[in-house]
Amino acid sequence: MEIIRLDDLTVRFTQGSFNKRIIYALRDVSLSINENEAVTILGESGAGKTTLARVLLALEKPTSGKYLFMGRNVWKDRKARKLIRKEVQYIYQDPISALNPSKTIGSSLSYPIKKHLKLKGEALRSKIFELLNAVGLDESIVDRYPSQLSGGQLQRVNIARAISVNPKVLIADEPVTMLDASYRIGIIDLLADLKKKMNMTLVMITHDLAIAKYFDYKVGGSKSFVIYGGRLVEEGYVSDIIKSPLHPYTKFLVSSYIDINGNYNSLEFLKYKEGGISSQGCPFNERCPYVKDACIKEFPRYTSIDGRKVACYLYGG
Ligand SMILES: Nc1ncnc2c1ncn2[C@@H]1O[C@H](COP(=O)(O)OP(=O)(O)OP(=O)(O)O)[C@@H](O)[C@H]1O
Repeated sequence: MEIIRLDDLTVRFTQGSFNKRIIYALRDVSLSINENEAVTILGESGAGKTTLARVLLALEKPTSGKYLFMGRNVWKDRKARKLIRKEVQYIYQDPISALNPSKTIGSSLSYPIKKHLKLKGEALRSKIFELLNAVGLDESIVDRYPSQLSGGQLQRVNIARAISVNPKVLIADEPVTMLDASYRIGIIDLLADLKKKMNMTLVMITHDLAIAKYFDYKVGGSKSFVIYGGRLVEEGYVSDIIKSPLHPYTKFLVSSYIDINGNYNSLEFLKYKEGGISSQGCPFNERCPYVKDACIKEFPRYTSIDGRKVACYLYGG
């Protein structure tokens, strides 16, 4: 069953006070995510990934378009927004700044449990210990402060806090990017495990194809939404996207991926030009080796190919 649906959703910002510039952090994005599904949002810095997460958390009101959560129109229904406060939880990229440095771990974990589950006293204490066990942390950590923990331990605390209210959806925004390499696998394994145990929808946001690939393996298959310059350019299963990317941006992403043996597809990679995000037509048109006149004028329509979706004139548009 569908839990999240975006229909032609746009988030527009104005930057600068003298030379005003319009930025489309997201532009006409439509997507659907099912209950208990694992998905990845793939894109480089500035693609609109964090804005998308903020939209899903109902922290960012779209400029236009619709966000439906469990079938309810979020910006026409105050109760839906209240529901989201509990049912959609977020894990930040930076595990340190996500926690109050002056509060013990126990105290940081208490807040959402008291607020949403109304537990106190012994029930609250045992819930905190249950959570610490669930994320693989020792109970003794409860009286420590964030500065006394490693990055990996801190991210586990953040995960414990996010799952404390039994959310339906967990959004992990680059959850391992700021961690030492040795902690990364453990955190992804934990997220995949929790997803299975708690029947959650898990949205993994990443710029790193290697992380998307490992996550996909751990959850046993996941759909990916590739975004560039605020546009959804391709949608499909991660395994298909890596095997045969369709959109030129996805091809670029896959060809830039260096595996553990130092291999990458340098011939494909070299075709791509330097350039920014184009505000007219396809946002990738400045860098695309396959660019045509149409790509500069108008963003193409989506084409379906073998159950996948792509927006590119190479496939019709
Ligand atoms: N509040 C804001 N005001 C103005 N522009 C914004 C605002 N938030 C985001 N943007 C712009 O929208 C675009 C998308 O930003 P977003 O943070 O969503 O990208 P991202 O993919 O998460 O990148 P990163 O990983 O670097 O955070 C960027 O050009 C950014 O500068």
